Amino acid sequence: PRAGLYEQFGGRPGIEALVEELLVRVLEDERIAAQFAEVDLVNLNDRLVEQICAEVGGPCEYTGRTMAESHEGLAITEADFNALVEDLVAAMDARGIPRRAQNRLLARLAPMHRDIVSP
Ligand code: HEM
Repeated sequence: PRAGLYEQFGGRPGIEALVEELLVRVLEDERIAAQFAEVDLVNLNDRLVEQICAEVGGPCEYTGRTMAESHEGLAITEADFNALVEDLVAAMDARGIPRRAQNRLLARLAPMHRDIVSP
């Protein structure tokens, strides 16, 4: 990613605040909340921070499972995926992240779609 993207996300503290905003929205989103009922949210929070930090070019290493491994058997639909992306955009808006920076992150997450949504 282009230099400066990590900074536009507010660095590590900005990304931590973003993931918190995202998880609050996901857990209140009746379309997908139930799918997170039995999830270790501390782990999910920490892995998402690492992942987003790495994807925006920050000095972080993603230590979680692959997207295919972690979403296998969860029967995630296209609609579920779109709902989560919508929640992410709302969280980025709430954090005041510029639209162009948002789109750069979304472009990096988009190819993960094939490993997350069930065939
Ligand atoms: C771009 C979209 C997505 C990204 C980047 C993403 C990222 C992640 C990450 C980093 C983890 C943690 C992996 C680990 O623990 O090692 C995870 C787990 C999980 N994700 Fe996603 N995810 C996405 C979409 C979705 C969607 C659409 C759903 C369902 C509505 C979903 C449901 C889950 C669940 C339930 C877990 C926990 C699985 C477990 O602990 O067994 N994810 N995801």
